[in-house]
Amino acid sequence: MEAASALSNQSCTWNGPERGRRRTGGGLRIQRGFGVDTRCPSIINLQVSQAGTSSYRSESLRMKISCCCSRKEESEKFLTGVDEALILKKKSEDVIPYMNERCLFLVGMMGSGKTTVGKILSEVLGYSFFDSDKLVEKAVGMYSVAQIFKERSEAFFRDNESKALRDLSLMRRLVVATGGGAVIRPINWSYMKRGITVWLDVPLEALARRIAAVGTESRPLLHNEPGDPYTKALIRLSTLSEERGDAYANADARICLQHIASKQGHGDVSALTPTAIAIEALVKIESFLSKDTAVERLTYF
Ligand SMILES: Nc1ncnc2c1ncn2[C@@H]1O[C@H](COP(=O)(O)OP(=O)(O)O)[C@@H](O)[C@H]1O
Ligand SMILES: O=C(O)C1=C[C@@H](OP(=O)(O)O)[C@@H](O)[C@H](O)C1
Repeated sequence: MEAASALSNQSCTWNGPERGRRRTGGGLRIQRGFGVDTRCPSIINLQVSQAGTSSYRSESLRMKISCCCSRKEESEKFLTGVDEALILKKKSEDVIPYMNERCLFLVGMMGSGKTTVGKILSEVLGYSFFDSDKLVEKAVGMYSVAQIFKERSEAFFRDNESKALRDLSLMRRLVVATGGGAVIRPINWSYMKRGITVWLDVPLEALARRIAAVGTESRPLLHNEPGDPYTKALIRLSTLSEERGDAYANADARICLQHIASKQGHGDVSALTPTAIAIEALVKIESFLSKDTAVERLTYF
């Protein structure tokens, strides 16, 4: 099955210091691509300094932000959003040279944010985004995964999911949001390991809250539980998580939202924005790519 045509890349315009030339100072105006509220334009004087050797890890960013926002909380929210967007962009520039155009495969339970975070990563990396569930729906000519489960079978869905992952693994410069059950089959790991695998590890309660907020209709494995949407989701997700055991832990990088939240002083993972999670993903990818084992494995493909 041919994978669907690549989605158009969304990229941001970056007026900062030219890539490849490291120099102190530099001004930039944030483009709309960062989702900045242009009613409140800001000029960020980005003082980029290198501490010690110029290894891409040692750069430190100090930012003075002058902003016309009138209200304190708006300004703080604006600055946080700008900070995150800037840090994401900077981190992507650190990582891209080491990724060697390899695909990113996001794995995790349903509702873990593979699509949401995947789209952010694809945009900042200049990669194309694919949702393997959508490719399967197109390949079999049905409008939803739920319809496939109902009118054909889960096994039929899984077979086509493997074909989609096989096709995607032969391509470059993709971010793929896999279905939550992709980790079940070893053959799928043989495909995904041609790229870099990233596990979004989200507490079950947070998954249940997120899924309850959007409804379980699109997730057939959650359909047959009794009770309210949250309870129904939590019961089923707990069972699935136990059945899948350590399957997700085969990923090259684990993004533990509970750990990030604790590190940032949040009591709950719901305080973490998708951008903050994307930043952490790039940090963990960078760490993985610096290991010899990564170099050995990725050299072959
Ligand atoms: N960091 C986050 N904080 C709060 N809600 C989120 C976050 N990431 C994703 N969501 C929400 O959770 C739901 C599932 O996200 P999605 O990206 O579709 O997950 P997946 O693709 O893993 O099933 C969506 O409604 C999405 O808006
Ligand atoms: O966990 C699973 O087995 C599944 C997760 C779903 O994808 P999302 O993770 O995008 O919900 C979809 O592939 C199908 O309903 C099966």
